Amino acid sequence: MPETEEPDLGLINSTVVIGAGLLGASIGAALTRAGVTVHLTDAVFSHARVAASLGAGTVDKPDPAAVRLVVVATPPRSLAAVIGEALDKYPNAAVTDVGSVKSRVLHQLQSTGRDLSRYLGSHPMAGSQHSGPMSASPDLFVDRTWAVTPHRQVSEPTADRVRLLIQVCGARYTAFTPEDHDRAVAQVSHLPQLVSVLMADHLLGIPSGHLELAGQGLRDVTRIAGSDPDLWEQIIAGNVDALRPELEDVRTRLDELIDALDDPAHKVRAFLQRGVNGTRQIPGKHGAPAMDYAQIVIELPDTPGALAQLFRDFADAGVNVEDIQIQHDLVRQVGYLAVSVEPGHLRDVQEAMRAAGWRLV
Ligand SMILES: NC(=O)c1ccc[n+]([C@@H]2O[C@H](COP(=O)([O-])OP(=O)(O)OC[C@H]3O[C@@H](n4cnc5c(N)ncnc54)[C@H](O)[C@@H]3O)[C@@H](O)[C@H]2O)c1
Ligand SMILES: O=C(O)C(=O)C[C@]1(C(=O)O)C=C[C@@H](O)C=C1
Repeated sequence: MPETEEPDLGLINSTVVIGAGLLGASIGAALTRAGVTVHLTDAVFSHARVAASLGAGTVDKPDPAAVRLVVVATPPRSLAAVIGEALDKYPNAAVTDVGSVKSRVLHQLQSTGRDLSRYLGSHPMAGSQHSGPMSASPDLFVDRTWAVTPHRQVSEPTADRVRLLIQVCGARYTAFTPEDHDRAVAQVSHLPQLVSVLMADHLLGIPSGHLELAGQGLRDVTRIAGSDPDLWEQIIAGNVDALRPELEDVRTRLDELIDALDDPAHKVRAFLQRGVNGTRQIPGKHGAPAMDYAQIVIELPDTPGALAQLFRDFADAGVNVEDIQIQHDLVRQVGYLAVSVEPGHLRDVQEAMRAAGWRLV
């Protein structure tokens, strides 16, 4: 289905979401906003009720025969059983899951001997270090990649409904084999998670006074280490084989880096440049090649409405804000807003903001 065509929401109306946590409630909220009727269920009923109160759907039970799509968003260990039950309970529905690892679940389902033509696994590459419906957002998936992992039995109507789900959530569709998917997420998701954990764990051994000097760099590197250990233990357990060589590679490079300290000008420098090159490999918005944005830093007075005024001034200048970061200066009671813009617009933005009375740092 071309992306520009008006989606036929009837294909996925109604949808059942099983597991109304961060992912399930976010999907429910995105579908509800688009006009799809979403029925939320959860092993902990209060999670479904909270998700419903936040606009992610209803806790009313659907007519099982009328359900067109089921999205399973429960923790990894439960996925195969819950998907299997959903295939049995909703005979006319396509069933997908959003689990972070794909091969193991597929093999578990195949070993039950079920007809899997109505099952297609998927994985939105969007989330957060926070769990549960309270952190959900209908915009969680906008412009993010969402992979499907087809297998031999998937029927076309099933694939169409899952593609429509991804489109309605505003995500970018892509397809991988389950095995390739698992190798890829070991590299781009599971390894970064464990490296972040290693860094955060290291903080437990340093004097607490030193942490007063923690700035944004440390927070950037450790954000995802704050994620739910119960969830991540299950993700890692499902992808050990793909993850082990990645961690071994990091161990080798760590040894090389320690040796490089003998020659900062050449060897450390080479490492640092490889880091820059690595960040350039990460695709930018909409999967396009990454762009190095230019940044301006603006002093923001600690007064009501200052941020809103600043954004109005950006809009008046016709500038697209690509990213923002805020730092607070607790001593001077001001904030510093680092705004990323396309490099070609830098000079114009600087002039427009100065003309509007802002102090550039
Ligand atoms: N958190 C992320 O960043 C992220 C991103 C992409 C995919 N995922 C995947 O999405 C799934 C859900 O993750 P989450 O972050 O939303 O977790 P979460 O803890 O926020 O939500 C999981 C929900 O499932 C419910 N649940 C548990 N077992 C159940 C069962 N047997 N039946 C019905 N409900 C059950 C829990 O009560 C909870 O409300 C996981 O499989 C995870 O791998 C997570
Ligand atoms: O943004 C985050 O907090 C995430 O880590 C989300 C993230 C990832 O990008 O690696 C984590 C695990 C999921 O399976 C998918 C997405």
